[in-house]
Amino acid sequence: MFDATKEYALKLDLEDESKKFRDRFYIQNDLIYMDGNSLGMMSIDAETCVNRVLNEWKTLAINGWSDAKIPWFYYAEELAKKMSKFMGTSENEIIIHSSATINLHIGLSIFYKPEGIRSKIIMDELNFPSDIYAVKSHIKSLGYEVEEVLELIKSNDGKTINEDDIINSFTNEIALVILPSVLYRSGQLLNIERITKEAHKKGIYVLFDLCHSAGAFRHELSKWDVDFAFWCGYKYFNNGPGGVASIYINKKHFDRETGLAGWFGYKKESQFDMKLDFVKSKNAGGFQISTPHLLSMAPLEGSLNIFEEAGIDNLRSKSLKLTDYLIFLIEKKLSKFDFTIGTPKEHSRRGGHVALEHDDAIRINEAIKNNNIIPDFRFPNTIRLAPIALYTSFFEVWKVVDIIEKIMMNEEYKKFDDKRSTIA
Ligand SMILES: Cc1ncc(COP(=O)(O)O)c(C=O)c1O
Ligand SMILES: Nc1ccccc1C(=O)C[C@H](N)C(=O)O
Repeated sequence: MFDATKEYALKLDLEDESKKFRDRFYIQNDLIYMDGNSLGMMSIDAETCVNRVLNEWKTLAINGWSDAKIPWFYYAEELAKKMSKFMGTSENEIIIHSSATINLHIGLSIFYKPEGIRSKIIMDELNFPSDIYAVKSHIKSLGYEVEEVLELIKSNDGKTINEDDIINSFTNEIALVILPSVLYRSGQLLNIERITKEAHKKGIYVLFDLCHSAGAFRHELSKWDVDFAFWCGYKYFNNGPGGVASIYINKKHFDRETGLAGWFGYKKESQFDMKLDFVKSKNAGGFQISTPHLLSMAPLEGSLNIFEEAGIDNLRSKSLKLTDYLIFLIEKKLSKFDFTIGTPKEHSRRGGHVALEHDDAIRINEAIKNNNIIPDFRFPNTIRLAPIALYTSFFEVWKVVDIIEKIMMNEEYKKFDDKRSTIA
C-alpha cells in the first residue's frame, strides 16, 4: 500500500526503472505537465527525426521520395510496421495516415453499407463529439435521417457506459458499432474484445476510436478481431500537435472498396503508371488518400523508437502505478473537499488518466494552472490529470495533490472567474 508522505514519493521515483526516459523529453523546469493525454510532450528523438527529414528536403528535394534514409514514398508504411508491434496487428494492417476524424470518415465509407433493415449505427452519448459529427454527416450524405439510424447508448451516471447496455442493443437492425476504447472524460476503458465478439455474433461490424488508448497500453487488435480502428498520434504517442494519425483494418477486409479513394492508396509498384482506373493496394495502405504529411509524421519515428526501448508493457505497469498512486492521494487528501473520482478503479476498466470531479472544477482548474501545473478541464465538472509513464515522476503526482489541497485549504480558487477558456 502507498503512503502519503513526500519521502515515499521520492522513494517510488528512486525505485522506478523507467525514470531515465524522462531525460529524453523537453521537460520545462518548475512546470508539472499533466496533459499528455491531450498533447504528449516533445522528445529529443522526435526533434531529431523532424530535423533529419527537414535536412533531407533541403539536400535531396524531390529525390527524398526515393533516397531519404527512410524513403519518403514508404515512410507511412515503415512507421506502420513499428506501430504494429504496440497494437497487436500484422505489419500491413496499419497505415500512418491523416487525422483521426478523417480516418473515421474513411472507416464509414468502407463499412457503412445499409442494407434492408440492417441500417443502424450504435454509438454512445459520452463519445468525443467529433466522432458523432462525422457519423451524422456521413448518414446525411447517404440520404438517411440521423434520428432513424443513429442510436446513442445512454450513460447511467454521466461518466461511464455500461457494457451490457451496449451489448443488449445489438440486434439484426444494427450495421455498425462505433465506440471509443477509453472515454475521453472519465477515462473508462471498455472491453474491446468482449464487445467485438458479441457484435460479431450478431453480424455487426466494429469500429474503435483508440485516441485515448493508443500508446497507453498494448492492444491486440488482430486477436480481438476488431474490423477497423483509428487513433491520433499526438496524445500518448507524442507525435506533436496535429501529428499524423493511424488506421487499422483487419486483413479480412483488404479487398473492400473505399469510398474516399486517392492515388496514395494505389498499388505502390504501379502508382506512377498514372492509369485512370484505381487499383487499390491490398493492405491498410490501400485506404490512404493523399501524399503523406512527412513533416508531421517524422516525430512519430523518434517517439516510436522510445517506445521500443521502454517497452509498452513496462509503460502500462508504470502508468497504472502512477494512477493508483494519484487516486490514493486524492482519496486521502482531497475527499474532505467534496472531490469525487470519475474514473473506474479496476485496472481492466481504466485508461491512462484520472478524472477528478468537483462542482467548482472550472475555478479549481484555473487555480491549478496558476500554480504551474497543466491539467485540463472538460465540461461540466471534470479536471483531467494524466501522469505519463515516460515522463511524469511520482514526486510530481504527489506535488499536484499537495498543491490542490493547499488551493482548497486557502480557497485560492475563489479568486478566479467561473468561466472556462476557449480551449478547454
Ligand atoms: C476520442 C477522440 N476522438 C477523436 C478526436 C479528434 O481527433 P482529430 O481532431 O485529430 O481528428 C479526439 C481528439 O481530439 C479524441 O480524443
Ligand atoms: N486536438 C486538440 C486540439 C486542441 C486542443 C485539444 C485537442 C485534443 O486533442 C483534445 C482531446 N481529444 C480531448 O480528449 O479532449
